[in-house]
This record gives sequence, C-alpha cells and structure tokens, in this order.
Amino acid sequence: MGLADRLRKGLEKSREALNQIFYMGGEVDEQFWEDLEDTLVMGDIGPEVAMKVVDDLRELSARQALRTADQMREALAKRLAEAFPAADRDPFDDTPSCVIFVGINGAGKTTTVGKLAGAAREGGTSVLIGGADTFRAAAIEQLKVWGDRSGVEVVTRERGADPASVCYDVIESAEKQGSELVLLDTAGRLHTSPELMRELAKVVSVTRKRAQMPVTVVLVVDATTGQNGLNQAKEFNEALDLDGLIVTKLDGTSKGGIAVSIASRLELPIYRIGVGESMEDLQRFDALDFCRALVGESL
Ligand SMILES: Nc1nc2c(ncn2[C@@H]2O[C@H](COP(=O)(O)OP(=O)(O)OP(=O)(O)O)[C@@H](O)[C@H]2O)c(=O)[nH]1
Repeated sequence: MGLADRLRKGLEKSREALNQIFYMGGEVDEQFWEDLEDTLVMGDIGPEVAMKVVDDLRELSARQALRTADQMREALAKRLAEAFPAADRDPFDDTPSCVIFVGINGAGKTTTVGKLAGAAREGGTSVLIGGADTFRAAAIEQLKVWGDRSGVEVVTRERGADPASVCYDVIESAEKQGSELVLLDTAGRLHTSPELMRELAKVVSVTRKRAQMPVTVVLVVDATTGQNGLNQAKEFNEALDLDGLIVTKLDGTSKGGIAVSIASRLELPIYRIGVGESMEDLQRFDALDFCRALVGESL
C-alpha cells in the first residue's frame, strides 16, 4: 500500500460522517450548510473553526456559483488546510537537531521516537536516542528494543535517575560522537500534575542550555483522546512553550478533526501524523493531503 493509501485508510473512520453529507449528492441548500457545520463540530474540529470554515465556504459557493455538494468537497479540503500553521523547519530533516518528546502516558512517544530514529538512520543521518523516561524500567527496555531494531544507540541511566541530568549526558555523548539528530524520550505524565510538569520544564531548560544545536519540544497527542487532547496541548504549551505536534492514532478515531482544532487553536505546526502501527504509518504531514483524506475525493 502506498503512503497516500495508508493515509486515506487511516482516516477512514473520520471521513465517514462527512462522506454521508457529500454522497447525498444534493444541492447546496440551507440544510447542507447546517449538516456540514454539525458534522465538523462532531468530528472535533471545534465550533469556532467549524463556523468560520462554513461561513467562508458559503461565500465561496455564492461567488463561484458552486451548487452541488460534491463541488464543495475540494473547496472544504482547501479551506480546512488553511487552518494549519505551516512549520518553519522540519526538526527531523534540518540537522543538527535535538527533539524532546513530551506527552501523557501511552500517547505514542516511545514508538514515535523508535520509528523516526529508524527512518533517519536509513536516510544516512547519525542518530542518538536519549531515554529520559527513568520512571518506568519497562520504558527503558522498550526504548532499547527500538534502538536495537533500528541500529541506533540509546543513552540512558538507571531507573529513578534525574531525567534532566540524563538529558545533559545524552547531549554530551551526542556532541562527542558528532550525532546529527538527538531524540529525547521523556516519561508520560498527566498535564494536570504541576509537580510532573515542573520536572519536565527542567528537562527542557537544562537541554536548551546545554545543547549547541537547536532544541525542539514536540507534544505527542493521541487523537483518540478527542477534546481532552486539546486540554492536554494547552497545559503542555503553557508549561513548556511547545514548538510543534505529532498527532498519533488517527486511525483509531472518527474525530480526526481534533488535529485541526489543536493545531489552529495553539498555532502549532504538525510535524508528523500516525495513521497506524507500522513504520510507514508515521507520515510527514501535508495539510492539503491530510484534509483531502479527511474530506474524501470528489466523485
Ligand atoms: N493504531 C495506532 N497505534 C499507535 C500509533 N502510534 C502509537 N501507537 C501505539 O500506541 C501504544 C503506546 O505507545 P507508546 O509509544 O508506548 O506510548 P508512550 O507515549 O511512550 O507511553 P509512556 O511510556 O507510558 O509515556 C503502542 O502500542 C503503539 O504501538 C498510531 O498512529 N496508530
């Protein structure tokens, strides 16, 4: 299966509801606009964005005399794509680079680090993985498995070690070895715990101070957490001043619109999306391709 097909397959559930509106094949009438707005809101795009998008499309349909629902499909994809802020740089391509992965438990941080490390190494980049999740012994093991699989060294310390000092060591090793890409995995934590968020802020500030390469802080969000994902993103952003997002498990939800909601509300770029468990399912993010897959193709 090609990448575009994987994306389309991954967003199948999210597309279903929108498809229904378009397949009715009817005229663009008042009912169509109401259904479209409701469906966008139900898909977790967020009421403000949904309203704005529908208003803009109404105007466009009047101006360009677009009369069938199907004609509105591409217009909707294009309009939704505009809601995503573009990234200034790709922290995985633009090396030397250090990326710190943060997020709640089970969001997909470790698997994402593993997949990105494998892909970068295959592309000829020298990569180092840093295991700053010293909270769970299993997390250190999981990271080592990924490291072995992709042939990437993992620098970590024993369970209970201070995560900020692990990051310090990792950066030191990376500089000694001349690593181009450093991927730092951190322990999952609840955004509602001030103490854990402070610990993470220390990880970020120590790494930023120590590293000579640019440091990017990326929140990994599980799309299946829906609106809670937006709350997580707000809290993490307040505590850490995030640079961007990776949205995982889009294949497991009918509410893929949450990606639009988080990225536009927080004005953060999306660097990658996860649309399945395999390596190829962690994809580069292209706003228009994503929105076309979310909205569906014209008949
Ligand atoms: N279906 C699907 N599963 C995914 C995706 N990304 C990650 N997963 C799965 O999500 C589960 C949790 O991923 P982890 O990488 O362990 O999550 P984590 O954020 O490191 O978790 P903690 O170590 O507890 O903080 C794993 O079973 C992954 O295979 C995705 O895009 N789609």
